[in-house]
Amino acid sequence: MARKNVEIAIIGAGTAGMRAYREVSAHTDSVLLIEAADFGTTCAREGCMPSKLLIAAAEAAWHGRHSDLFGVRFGEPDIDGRAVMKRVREERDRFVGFVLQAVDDWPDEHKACARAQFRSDHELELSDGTVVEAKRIIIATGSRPNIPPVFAGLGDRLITNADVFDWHDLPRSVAVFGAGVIGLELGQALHRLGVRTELFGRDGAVGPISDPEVAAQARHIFAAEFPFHADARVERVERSGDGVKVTHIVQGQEVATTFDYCLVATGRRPNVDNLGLENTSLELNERGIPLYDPLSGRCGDSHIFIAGDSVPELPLLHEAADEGFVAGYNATRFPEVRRFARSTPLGVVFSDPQIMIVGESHRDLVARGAEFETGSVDWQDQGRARVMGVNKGILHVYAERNTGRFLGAEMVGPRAEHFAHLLAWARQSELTIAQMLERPFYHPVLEEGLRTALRVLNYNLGMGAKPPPRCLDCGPGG
Ligand SMILES: Cc1cc2nc3c(=O)[nH]c(=O)nc-3n(C[C@H](O)[C@H](O)[C@H](O)COP(=O)(O)OP(=O)(O)OC[C@H]3O[C@@H](n4cnc5c(N)ncnc54)[C@H](O)[C@@H]3O)c2cc1C
Ligand SMILES: NC(=O)c1ccc[n+]([C@@H]2O[C@H](COP(=O)([O-])OP(=O)(O)OC[C@H]3O[C@@H](n4cnc5c(N)ncnc54)[C@H](O)[C@@H]3O)[C@@H](O)[C@H]2O)c1
Repeated sequence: MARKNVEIAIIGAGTAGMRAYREVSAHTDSVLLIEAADFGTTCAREGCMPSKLLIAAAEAAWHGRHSDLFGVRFGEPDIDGRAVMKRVREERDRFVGFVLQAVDDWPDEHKACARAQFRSDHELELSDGTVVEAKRIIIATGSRPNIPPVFAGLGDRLITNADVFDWHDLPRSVAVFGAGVIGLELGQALHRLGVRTELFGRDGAVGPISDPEVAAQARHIFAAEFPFHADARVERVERSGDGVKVTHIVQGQEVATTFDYCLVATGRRPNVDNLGLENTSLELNERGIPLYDPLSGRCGDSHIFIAGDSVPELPLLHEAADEGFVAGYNATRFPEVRRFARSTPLGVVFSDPQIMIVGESHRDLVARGAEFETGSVDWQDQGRARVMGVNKGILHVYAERNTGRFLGAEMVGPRAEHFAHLLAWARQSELTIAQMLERPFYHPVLEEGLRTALRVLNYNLGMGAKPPPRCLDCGPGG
């Protein structure tokens, strides 16, 4: 049996593992990065990037179809599914290629292509039989789709995000399960690309939205565009010939519909099972995840660190990269362990309209019994949003009573990705609503809608004047 001794072993070469490797390899040559599958990362291969490529094609089709509003008519778009998927695959491969170039540049002795499992606190057994002894270990094993048992029996008609981006053509029809981030992004994109798509959600959830009013608007908007059942009562999902039959209850009646595929997007589970954690002295929670400090990545008081989607709190790319850095920093300098403040939580869903959530969510604020006020703007009448024909949705901003400190926001509406950043930076700078209102606002821009919501909020806090209706000194539509 081959044995290898290293100072630091990193399990998983995704975004978190690669970031950790960058930090560790700047300080020591005694490092091993172990990857069970193909190098290239989830983000580039089957996550962030290919999903946005599919969405970009869907947006092109949508704009072609909806330009009537401006008196410009293109007619029904001719969607060439093979060409759509060719671009998705080729651009995806280009992004993956950049990652592979970086991996190629690393010394061979720093890499292992094998699955790792803990044998003890300091020993890993690799699937090629090698035993790796490491002084410190970083777990960066990511996550995988969680497939509820109800979908067992669908065989090759059950697909996940991992399958979609390898398609060579668009299918005729897809039933999407889960109205979370993946279900919304991919479901709406497929619909816009002419695939007969029906989305089956649960409990009225829409992406990460927790504010009841914002969620209600989002449900309304998506249900007006395509068959979107946010609270589906699904009776059966079964294989039917070469397809999938979904039976659900609509107004007391059973409705059965057949689709080519069933895309399951019902959440993801961290890859910490099958990791042999039971062979370590780490304390695990009820989900089998090691107890750890989110500010240092350290598991208990051990020499083992964890980063990225292998912990489920903030399964987002920029968080995985930050956590990878922290784990790498601390594994390198151990036993000195530093705690790093987290950046403001920030999430964006690339649906249309987009969804964003920043800082403390409505659910967080209610759960901790926060004393807060809400300011709101409906995008329906916002000047620039109307100009561009994207006047759908609502923004809620929250601030602390008595201090006026900005706490968080939730939104479904136009270009939410940009509001998410503006507001996350405001929150991280600990601005009050009054201070935010002192900042300049150009005219005519969507940000004037944010100003309206902030003015309403400042008034609700008792810290500002009542905003004038249709404020004329703001410019028309401001
Ligand atoms: C469809 C989709 C779209 C997304 N879109 C966005 C987006 O727009 N914006 C955003 O911020 N985030 C997005 N995400 C989330 C983002 O992709 C993840 O947060 C990020 O990729 C996590 O990185 P990671 O390093 O933790 O995991 P990964 O990149 O998954 O890396 C983990 C690696 O560990 C390996 N591994 C697992 N077990 C073992 C083992 N036992 N031994 C050795 N290796 C092992 C795996 O093979 C994998 O390569 C999306 C995710 C999906 C699925
Ligand atoms: N734009 C982005 O940043 C982006 C995009 C895609 C994915 N991601 C990341 O990937 C993670 C996983 O995404 P996801 O969409 O799989 O998970 P999610 O947690 O966002 O949503 C899963 C949804 O499935 C529902 N659900 C569960 N079981 C169900 C069932 N049997 N039938 C119908 N619905 C069911 C849940 O109620 C929930 O609404 C996200 O949390 C996010 O962090 C981010």
